[in-house]
Amino acid sequence: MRVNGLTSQDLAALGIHNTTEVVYNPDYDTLFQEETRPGLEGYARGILTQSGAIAVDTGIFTGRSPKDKYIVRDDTTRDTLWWNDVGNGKNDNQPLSQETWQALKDRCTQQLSGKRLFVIDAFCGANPDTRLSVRFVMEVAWQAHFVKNMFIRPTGEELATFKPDFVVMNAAQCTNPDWQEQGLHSENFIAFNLTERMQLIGGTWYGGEMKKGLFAIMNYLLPLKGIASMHCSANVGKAGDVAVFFGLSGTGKTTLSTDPDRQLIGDDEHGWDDDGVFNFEGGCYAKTINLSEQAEPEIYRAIRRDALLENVVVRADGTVDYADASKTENTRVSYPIEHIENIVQPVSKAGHAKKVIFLTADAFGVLPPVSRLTPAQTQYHFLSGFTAKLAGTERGVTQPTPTFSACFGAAFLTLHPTQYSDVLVKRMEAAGAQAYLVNTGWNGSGKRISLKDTRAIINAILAGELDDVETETLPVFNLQMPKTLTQVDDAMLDPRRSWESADAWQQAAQDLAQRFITNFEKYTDNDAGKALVQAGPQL
Ligand SMILES: Nc1ncnc2c1ncn2[C@@H]1O[C@H](COP(=O)(O)OP(=O)(O)O)[C@@H](O)[C@H]1O
Ligand SMILES: C=C(OP(=O)(O)O)C(=O)O
Ligand SMILES: [Mn+2]
Repeated sequence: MRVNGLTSQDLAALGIHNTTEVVYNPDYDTLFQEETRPGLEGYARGILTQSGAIAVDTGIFTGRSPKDKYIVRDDTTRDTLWWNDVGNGKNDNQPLSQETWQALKDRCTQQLSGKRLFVIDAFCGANPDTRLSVRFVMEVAWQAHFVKNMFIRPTGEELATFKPDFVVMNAAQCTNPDWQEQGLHSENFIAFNLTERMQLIGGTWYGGEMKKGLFAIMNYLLPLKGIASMHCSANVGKAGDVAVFFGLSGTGKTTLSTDPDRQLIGDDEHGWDDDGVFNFEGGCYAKTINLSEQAEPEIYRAIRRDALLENVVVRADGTVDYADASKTENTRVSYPIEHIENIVQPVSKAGHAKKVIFLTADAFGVLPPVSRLTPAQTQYHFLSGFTAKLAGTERGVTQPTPTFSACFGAAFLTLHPTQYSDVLVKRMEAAGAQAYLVNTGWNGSGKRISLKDTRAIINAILAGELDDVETETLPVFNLQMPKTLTQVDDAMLDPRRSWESADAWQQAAQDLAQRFITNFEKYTDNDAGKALVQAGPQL
């Protein structure tokens, strides 16, 4: 029997039986009806807001839960994956046994059996030769909406021949009572199996686990083929000049890449192959805390019908109070990329990147708003990935927390960090790309650097101003800071001037330098790593 383009054998093959109905690849209007259907309760319910966008609450999980993430350790992954219990780098890749995997899978298929289900088939990756065809199976309409927004929507023709090579079973409504005997962290789970090519989700409703989950899979598959896989946003100027913006959550990838003067390629996850930079996704996932039309007009206006708001506070008249962080600091909206006016069409890809920008949100106020990196500093800072985890994006993080997140996305790396830097360096060298370090965090007076100033700095980088300007060397870190830039106040370019005294900066700088040095020790067990030490801060 064929149910709306999907056979019940397709689901039975996954272990999901007695499906009462399949809503297969619903269009946006159907999703709208489904998520606002009378009778929906709790976190399944969507409410219509004045802009036409639907707002949902994602439950106790309003951010990712890295401690509940596991990957099956088997012949496929044993020798290739970056495990958290092998070697000397801490990470989030906790091994899972085949036996526990099977138990979790049984739990998910049991949860999903006998139900009315939503199935979304979509692509991860803009290039047909390297993309993943992903099938998402779930019970909750807005979760189907989320993945439809975030992944690449196939054409009718592509759907007709769609063969999934990865399956996500989202059983968010069930938890795992056996977690203690199984040696797991909690009753919630996000589990991956690279042999079966499957992700299982239980307990957390947060859609970001599907988005960032597939990113982790791309991070495994692409570098092994010599393709860079990057936690970055990307855009392209009128002259075809491509820029990529690396950064951990909340550092400004989405905000800064959404630029009316440049075509957006994507806001979060990209590959870089022989042809250039390409998006993995078909949508954007913007933070909405304190969002204003004046400061971020493109994002503000993207919030309309078909966009999906998460954990925002909706007033009685249907307007949204973006300043209200009472549910979480990590309020979000997902929208299809077409909601941004200036994008690369029809495929989210462009040429090789010439400018590589590392966004760091320095909570200490030590790093300059912008500096130009040497090739060795580029590698050093990419591997270090110093930034702050901002409130809300991970469970338990409630204030800016300094962290070293390798490749500015350690939580999503499935291979050792040097595998990403090796590929990036090769791609950058071949393209003649230059890297810059931009602090979108705080200065020495405890104030966050303004979005206006950061935008002016980014404009200066993209205009090539940083490449000819006279620079000054910041001691301890040996970073080359521009002395002047058009559109920004010269005084703000030197972080020491924002502190009450040069001594106070010096002390904070030495403390941060020591953290860099200690963190980098894990890379110094070989000559290549040892050689990079001199590119880092010196005490
Ligand atoms: N100087 C700044 N640079 C970039 N973003 C800033 C700055 N100051 C405040 N912000 C705010 O920080 C947030 C950055 O979030 P976002 O661009 O979504 O990050 P990411 O995409 O890297 O997760 C936005 O809410 C933005 O308004
Ligand atoms: C969705 C996330 O990413 P970002 O904030 O980088 O867009 C996340 O970290 O869960
Ligand atoms: Mn983002």
